[in-house]
Amino acid sequence: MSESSRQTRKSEEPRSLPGLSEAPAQSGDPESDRFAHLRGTAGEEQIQLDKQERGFIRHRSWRLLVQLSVGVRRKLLITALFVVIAQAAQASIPLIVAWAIDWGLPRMTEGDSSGMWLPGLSYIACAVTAGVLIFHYTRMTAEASQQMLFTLRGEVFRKTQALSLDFHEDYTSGKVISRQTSDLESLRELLDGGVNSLVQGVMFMFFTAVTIWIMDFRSGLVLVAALIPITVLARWYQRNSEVAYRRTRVSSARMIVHFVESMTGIRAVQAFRREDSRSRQYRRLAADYRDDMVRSISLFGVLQPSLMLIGNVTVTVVLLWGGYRVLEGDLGIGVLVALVLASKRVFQPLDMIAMFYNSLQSATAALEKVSGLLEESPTVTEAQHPRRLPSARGDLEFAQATFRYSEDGPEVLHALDLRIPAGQTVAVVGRTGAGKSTLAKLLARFYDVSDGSVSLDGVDLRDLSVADHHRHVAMVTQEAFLFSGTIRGNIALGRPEATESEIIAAARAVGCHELIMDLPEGYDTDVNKRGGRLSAGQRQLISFARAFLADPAVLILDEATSSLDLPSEALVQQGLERLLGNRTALIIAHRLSTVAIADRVLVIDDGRVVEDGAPADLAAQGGYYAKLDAAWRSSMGS
Ligand SMILES: Nc1ncnc2c1ncn2[C@@H]1O[C@H](COP(=O)(O)OP(=O)(O)OP(=O)(O)O)[C@@H](O)[C@H]1O
Repeated sequence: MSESSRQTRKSEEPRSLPGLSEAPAQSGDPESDRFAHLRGTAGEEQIQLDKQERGFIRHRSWRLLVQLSVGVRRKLLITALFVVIAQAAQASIPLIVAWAIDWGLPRMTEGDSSGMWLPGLSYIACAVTAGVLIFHYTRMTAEASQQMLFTLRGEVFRKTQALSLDFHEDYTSGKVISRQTSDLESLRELLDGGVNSLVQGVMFMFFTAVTIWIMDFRSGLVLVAALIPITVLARWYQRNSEVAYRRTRVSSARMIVHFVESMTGIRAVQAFRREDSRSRQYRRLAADYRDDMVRSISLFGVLQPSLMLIGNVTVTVVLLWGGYRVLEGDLGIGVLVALVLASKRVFQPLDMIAMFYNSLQSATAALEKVSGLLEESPTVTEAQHPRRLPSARGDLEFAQATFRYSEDGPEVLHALDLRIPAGQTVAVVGRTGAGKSTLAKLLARFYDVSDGSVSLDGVDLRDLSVADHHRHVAMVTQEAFLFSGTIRGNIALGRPEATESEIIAAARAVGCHELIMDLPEGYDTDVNKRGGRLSAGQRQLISFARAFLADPAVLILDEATSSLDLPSEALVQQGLERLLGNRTALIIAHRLSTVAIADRVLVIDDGRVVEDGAPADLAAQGGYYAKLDAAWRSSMGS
């Protein structure tokens, strides 16, 4: 592939699917309530569906397919035309054979050579036309189907990135991975080969059946009779395989979820010696998947040979009846040869069609899940007319802020009133589960308050433009996540347009320039490669540099609970102080050293502020903070 075409492809943006993607998870029409349990990803694991539920899900899946076909419909139309012509050409071959035997042979015996070359040339013309067209439509189908998958892949990725945190906490990354990988793979199998073989097969059968009718309508009647058992068989297969394949999509997703969790949590798995039990669980899930697959493939195992049997019986009937009629002088021998040839060929595509049906069932089950995911919509959205805030002082206010994680869940914050003036450093402490992280998540707008408001410089966060919110409020999480790539790239995430010297200045500011320069390739060190691996403290410092570069007015810090060794802690502490500067900061603090640099400490208990004041004042009051302070001091031996 040339560099320029690669460049073009790099910048190619997948088309978004407005119709489906922006469909509200609940719409106002009365239908919506009836199917509320199936909207979005709800009811994804439901295997048995009644007729109306199936109709609802199927409609959603087909709508997605139709939307995906926008942009490639012309190509699909031309492909269909080519398929029709190519199959007509192929199906006419038995007709030419009959013509050659019954018309050409007698002429040749009379010394007329046109009896040979006319059928011969026609035969070659048909074969060449079919060959050339098959070549073209195979390529065009691949282009169209890959384009549709490209759009869908981009859309699934975009949607899962856009969905709010509450969705991801419920849905888990394993399921998203399953949608993006195995489900799209099923769809690929269908679009790549399946549709082609269906249209090709159906057309071939149709034209061959027509030639049989042209040659001898009685043999045509035998074919029609064969359609009866074929239809019964197809109905049986459709009913059973639909459920079977839905089951395989669910068991495949469960297996992938378990795999992803075990891999992302590999440290915890090894620390708690859970390797064997996780492996056993995985084997159980993989066995479920295996059994579900065997069940669905077994259904196919009944379908395919049964179709072949019906086909062979039909050929036998055509041959015996036709032979009898030849003896009676009712049918030409050439026509009989052609009839047997055609009726043998008419069933050949059944094999292909059965396979198509198989991949259709698998892909339909996958499409049900993917279309459900795309139907989800974010709960945290930008206001229709967002307010701009080009620069921010950093005044924060929670006004009667009440919050619950789900509508029917318990209240986690209770009508909280809290003002944090610009430039103040606030340390938040409290028992586990008190609501400290929730406070931070509301400021970062991972969630919106259930009641009351949270505002920045007097602007309700729900009214503030998302871009301005991101610019003014930055969160540094305790996991200090680094993306694969270089250290430079990781710092630059704070402000992608930053220059090299600004990146270095940010690293210097938080005190990690020297440690980066000590790494094998300095700022070019790959954080995931051997030699680029960083300690917890180093990762923290790099995430500080990233936040420094972003230069937000408000910083939210979720301090790591795991203690660092003393030299690292001192370095991180220094880095933190430099990062804070004049910004407003809310720090979920786990270290005395952090609380010591705070202007104010908030003690949260059960979603309420129970102590609020300067660290020294609170330490003197004898409350929760005083005990915490004493415990920290004694643990440090001071
Ligand atoms: N995603 C969630 N869904 C439902 N409930 C949640 C969720 N996250 C937290 N909670 C609940 O909200 C309450 C407050 O949790 P939060 O994480 O804010 O506590 P915290 O003070 O930060 O605790 P810790 O110090 O252990 O991190 C807890 O009762 C917790 O169980």
